[in-house]
Amino acid sequence: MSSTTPGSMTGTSLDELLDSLGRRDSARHCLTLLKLSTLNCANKDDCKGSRWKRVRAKTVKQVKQGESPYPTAASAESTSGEMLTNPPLGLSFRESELRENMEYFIKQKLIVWCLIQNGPWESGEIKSTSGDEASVLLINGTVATFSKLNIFPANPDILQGVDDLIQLSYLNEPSVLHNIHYRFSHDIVYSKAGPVLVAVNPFKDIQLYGDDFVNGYRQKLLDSPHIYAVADKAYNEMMTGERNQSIVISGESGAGKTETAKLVMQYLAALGGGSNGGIESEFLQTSSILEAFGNAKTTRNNNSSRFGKLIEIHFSATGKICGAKIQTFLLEKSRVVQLAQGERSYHIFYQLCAGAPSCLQGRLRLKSACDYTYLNQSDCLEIHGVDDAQNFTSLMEALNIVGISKDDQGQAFDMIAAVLWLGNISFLVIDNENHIEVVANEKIWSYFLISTAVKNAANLIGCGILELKHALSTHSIQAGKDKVAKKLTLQQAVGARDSLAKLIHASLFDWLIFMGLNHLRKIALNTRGI
Ligand SMILES: Nc1ncnc2c1ncn2[C@@H]1O[C@H](COP(=O)(O)OP(=O)(O)OP(=O)(O)O)[C@@H](O)[C@H]1O
Repeated sequence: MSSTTPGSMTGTSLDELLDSLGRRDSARHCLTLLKLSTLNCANKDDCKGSRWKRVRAKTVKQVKQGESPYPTAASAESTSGEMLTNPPLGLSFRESELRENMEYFIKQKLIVWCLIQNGPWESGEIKSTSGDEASVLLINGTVATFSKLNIFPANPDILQGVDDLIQLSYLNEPSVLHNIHYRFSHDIVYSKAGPVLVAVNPFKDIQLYGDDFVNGYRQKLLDSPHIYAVADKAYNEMMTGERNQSIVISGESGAGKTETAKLVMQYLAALGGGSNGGIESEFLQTSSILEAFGNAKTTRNNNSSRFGKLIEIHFSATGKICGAKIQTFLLEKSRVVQLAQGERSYHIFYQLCAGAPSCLQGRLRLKSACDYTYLNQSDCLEIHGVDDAQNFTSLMEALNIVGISKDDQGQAFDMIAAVLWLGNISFLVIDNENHIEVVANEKIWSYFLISTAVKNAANLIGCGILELKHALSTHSIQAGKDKVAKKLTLQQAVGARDSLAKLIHASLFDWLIFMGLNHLRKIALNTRGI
């Protein structure tokens, strides 16, 4: 996962990250060693506690000119004095040096990384070479033979766990992974890659957040890589440079994007809150409402956002939050009607079934989640450690805080229950052309006859029972001046029912964003934003 401010690079994969760092790296190889250090320190952040400079100095002192595997001014120039700019095809400049200097690595007992087939990277020492292969004594004591193409130089110990990946002498895949892993094993989940912040999901509570940390980054008492530092930089550049800023958060499902976005918002709310009667709190509540209606349990993430979002926070000239906007994209509508094994539909369905007060339950004729076809198809009704009833209470509080009236809340719950009842509507095939009619009564358990799903759905949607049955079992064709109703086949009817359910949920989701942000949509002219 990576976050960045404008003009910086972002990447969703390690490859992209390495590519971008590699490009910076090869550009830097055109410079002398002195310039390289200077370049690294051109940025104030990079100069702090510059272990890099010390390592460089040490390396140069210990190694004779011409022998060093590390790039030096001399090695960066060809014999004719021209700068070497292009590494051999497929290899970065530094990796090519290893191939050419294997003897040096053997003599100096330098550590290398080896790619184990179908396994992890292992470190070891090269013992001998023969043709395109090298024999390596691995850290576990075994000796194995590797193609030279699968051996990469490791960084000296002194660079272990550096804050910023660009401080590494060797920017190859195992070195970057090792550095991030080393930090992660010490509960340091954030690293920098130039202007990009790399975060590794800790999947546990780490003591890195809260007021003390917010104040620490705000007052510049802390400067280690952190999502608060990214938010702080964006805020300061917005205020001093009077330019809008962007923070892009990307990563695979479960990487921690949603949590990171919340941390950014908390930090910005702390910086820009205070004078608008809690506008920042309303904003944070709006995102928790979106989670209830747009997040679900998947096999990868118990709280996976099933939509993309663009959040804008607007600040006044004095740096106070004065408005906000959320745009959402591509809500996964199919999840409302179809679930993969072990996954859940949107949290709100389970929360409503578990937590609705009895008067609401009665009005919606609610049953348990296990009684609804849309929810019980995946054998997953609960999330370990999550209390749906408690979350429903929190949702009601959030709806009150953002100012959605009780009437509107009631209508939203009507629609959620209508979707559930729609899913329980079944069809009966009535002829050999597979045409259907809507089943009037369904049985739950073998003996218990319940009021019909179609009746409940129609009541909640606000239409007549016959109207709904007609809509789900026929479609109209214009024949000249006349409209003819044609019966649907089973597949068409199921499609019509599911489309209606998906449409209701998606429309409700959009409506909630609109309503929730009503108070926050006060974006005046001359504001700036992140
Ligand atoms: N900084 C963090 N500290 C502790 N736990 C975290 C942190 N970030 C993420 N997590 C844990 O990882 C889970 C998944 O994170 P999150 O929902 O933010 O992922 P995501 O990238 O938004 O996933 P998706 O794309 O599926 O929505 C969270 O529910 C939380 O348990």
